[in-house]
Amino acid sequence: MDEPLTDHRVQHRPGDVPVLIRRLDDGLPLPSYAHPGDAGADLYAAIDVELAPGERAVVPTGIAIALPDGYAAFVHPRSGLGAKFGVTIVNAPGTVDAGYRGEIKVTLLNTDLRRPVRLRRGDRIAQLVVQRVERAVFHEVSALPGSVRGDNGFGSTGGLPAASPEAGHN
Ligand SMILES: O=c1ccn([C@H]2C[C@H](O)[C@@H](COP(=O)(O)OP(=O)(O)OP(=O)(O)O)O2)c(=O)[nH]1
Ligand SMILES: [Mg+2]
Repeated sequence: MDEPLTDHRVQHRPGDVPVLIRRLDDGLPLPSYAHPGDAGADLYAAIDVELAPGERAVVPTGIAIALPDGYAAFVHPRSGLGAKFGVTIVNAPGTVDAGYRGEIKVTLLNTDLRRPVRLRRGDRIAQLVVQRVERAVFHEVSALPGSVRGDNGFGSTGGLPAASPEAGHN
């Protein structure tokens, strides 16, 4: 008998997107929204992991999902881990395609160059944001329509802090 897939902490609303989920690890909670209205459902580490300063690791979450067509899920960092320990996600936000049936994994990076960080199995290490995504049809042209921005970018509007000479920025 399958276990109920309902997250009892948050009331479901009309329009909620049904996402099929399979546990690959019975000892972990399913992803859950901490508050009503939260965009991200927290993902749990399936293993203990210690990240040396500057080190990264691919951390399994113990779940696999099937998203409806036209949706994707994005693996975002948690701000608390970032602010407190300097832990982020290398490829943030990670993209989980609707057709992906493998385990969701999180490529954590310890950006702190002095302190190691130890994360435990069961810690919430990232958050999953499920979104509708459009599919583009690419029409090749020889010239693009004009725009006010044109090809300006990469700080063209100014307001960037001055680079410190020691850091070796251009
Ligand atoms: O943070 C992430 C990012 C991706 N994935 C899984 C789901 C996604 O559908 C698949 C492929 O991701 P992506 O397309 O970003 O990686 P790739 O390097 O382009 O691999 P591929 O050649 O398999 O597409 O890996 C994760 O579990 N976590
Ligand atoms: Mg890819």
